[in-house]
Amino acid sequence: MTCNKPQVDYSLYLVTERSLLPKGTNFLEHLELCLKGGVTLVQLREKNLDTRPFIELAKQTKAITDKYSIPLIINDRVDVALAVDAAGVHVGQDDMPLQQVRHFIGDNKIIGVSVNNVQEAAEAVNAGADYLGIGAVWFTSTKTLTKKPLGVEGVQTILQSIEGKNVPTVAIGGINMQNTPQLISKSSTSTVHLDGVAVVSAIMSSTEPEQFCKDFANVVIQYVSKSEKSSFVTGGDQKDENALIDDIIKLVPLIRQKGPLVHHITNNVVINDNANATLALGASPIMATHPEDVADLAVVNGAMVLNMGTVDETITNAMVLAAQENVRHGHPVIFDPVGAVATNLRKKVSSRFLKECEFTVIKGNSGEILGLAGKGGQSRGVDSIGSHEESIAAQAVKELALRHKCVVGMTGATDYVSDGQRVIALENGHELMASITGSGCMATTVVGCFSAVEKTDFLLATVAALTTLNIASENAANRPDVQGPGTFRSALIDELFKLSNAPESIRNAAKIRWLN
Ligand SMILES: Nc1ncnc2c1ncn2[C@@H]1O[C@H](COP(=O)(O)OP(=O)(O)OP(=O)(O)O)[C@@H](O)[C@H]1O
Ligand SMILES: Cc1ncsc1CCO
Repeated sequence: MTCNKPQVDYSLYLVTERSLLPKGTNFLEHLELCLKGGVTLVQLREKNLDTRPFIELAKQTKAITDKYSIPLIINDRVDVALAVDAAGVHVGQDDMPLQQVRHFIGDNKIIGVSVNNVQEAAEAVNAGADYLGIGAVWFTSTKTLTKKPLGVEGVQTILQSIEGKNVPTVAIGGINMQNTPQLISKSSTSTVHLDGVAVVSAIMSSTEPEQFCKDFANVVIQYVSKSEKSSFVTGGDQKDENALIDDIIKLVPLIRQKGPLVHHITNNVVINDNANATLALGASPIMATHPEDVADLAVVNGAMVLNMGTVDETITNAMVLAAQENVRHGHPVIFDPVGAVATNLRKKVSSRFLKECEFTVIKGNSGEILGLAGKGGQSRGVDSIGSHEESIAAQAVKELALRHKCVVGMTGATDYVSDGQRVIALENGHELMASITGSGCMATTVVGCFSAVEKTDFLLATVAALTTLNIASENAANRPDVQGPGTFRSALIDELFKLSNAPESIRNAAKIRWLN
């Protein structure tokens, strides 16, 4: 028997929800703009329509999807799918069982199944599902969730459980353009990856659907094809140094324009300096450690900064929770493994963090990063000691980034940053930075502020952050009123503020080298 199932591109799958359309918007016109923009598959989801108006709407919808040669899937209703000769049906766990759907619609139609755990995934695959919708990944306003969201890790567990089965997968639930890069790259391994993302509110509520879908499709395609190659890269391509500096200069004022909240759970030596550095850049700090605060803040957060400088069991638990909650909401999580290998307790705590949390950026000094990478870093308490060759530093950041699927920054006289593929050396900074406490912690804060506004290329966010802070340190050290560490410390905040308001001077001051 030959099978004529439509070929489907799952990369940008629109699931409709008409109640989310901007006021005064016509559904069919909105849909057409989405298709022009690059939506690759459409599911018509109507929970409250009677059969006849549902069929009528499905006919009109199909006339438009046909015009763009995009398959139309009907949610739940096999009868409606048959009535309009749709490409297939999508069923949830409480809908008609897959075997019965297959019986009614035949072998030439697509059947998609929603799955929330490994068992549901296995059952759907064994029963012949054509694709799986894995979710909910994050909290979503379009559905009252009865189960805890899966998070990226939960998606990866399901993907791994069906490895080798050759069934396409999309993730669904709370997905937007900002959290898609993290979702696709972090849920992928060398053997499994998502084929696309199913999106509801971000697309349905867009006021410029064509442009929005164009941008969204570009992000998805970039990340899906990267994850197929199984190399973790967070964003852009290698650019020449001038293009990179242009990007940094464009990024700096975005922090003040957007004023994102940057939640810190940091050590008690640097709380005040970190909050002031955040304000100097135009972001909003909140230094909150109570677990009950963590979940509420994760809803509205721009980025989460976690710093294990003054280790404490209660705070460690709150930090793990904060990392997980922020990842569920799609926010970047920046980790400073202060003194990560300096004592047995710190070794245990840092390895717990790396096991239980998904970090977007790990930023430490050379003792911490070389230590975590297994390349012999040495620390005395929170300070790094000893020296290293550039090739070892570059290998350490690259290997650690690949291992944890994130960006890694290692500070020192020269800073090294990698996303697992690209490696960049940064030469700005002043030796007075090593004479004040918490300059490394401040660097992590600054990475948090930049990551809150650059959510697709965290290598760029990290390079921009360290370069900006280090140029501010040079400007502060060169001021005639700066006499030593005390005056330098307050001048540093002033210079960060000045640079944030006049970033153009970064152009001549930046010293950036590509190593890879
Ligand atoms: N000798 C130096 N010359 C220039 N810049 C430096 C020098 N040492 C450190 N820096 C800069 O200072 C910042 C902090 O780096 P460092 O490696 O000292 O952090 P750290 O040891 O984690 O600091 P802390 O533990 O006090 O927070 C980085 O931005 C780095 O580029
Ligand atoms: C001095 C110190 N001790 C624990 S954290 C910290 C701040 C710099 O990391």
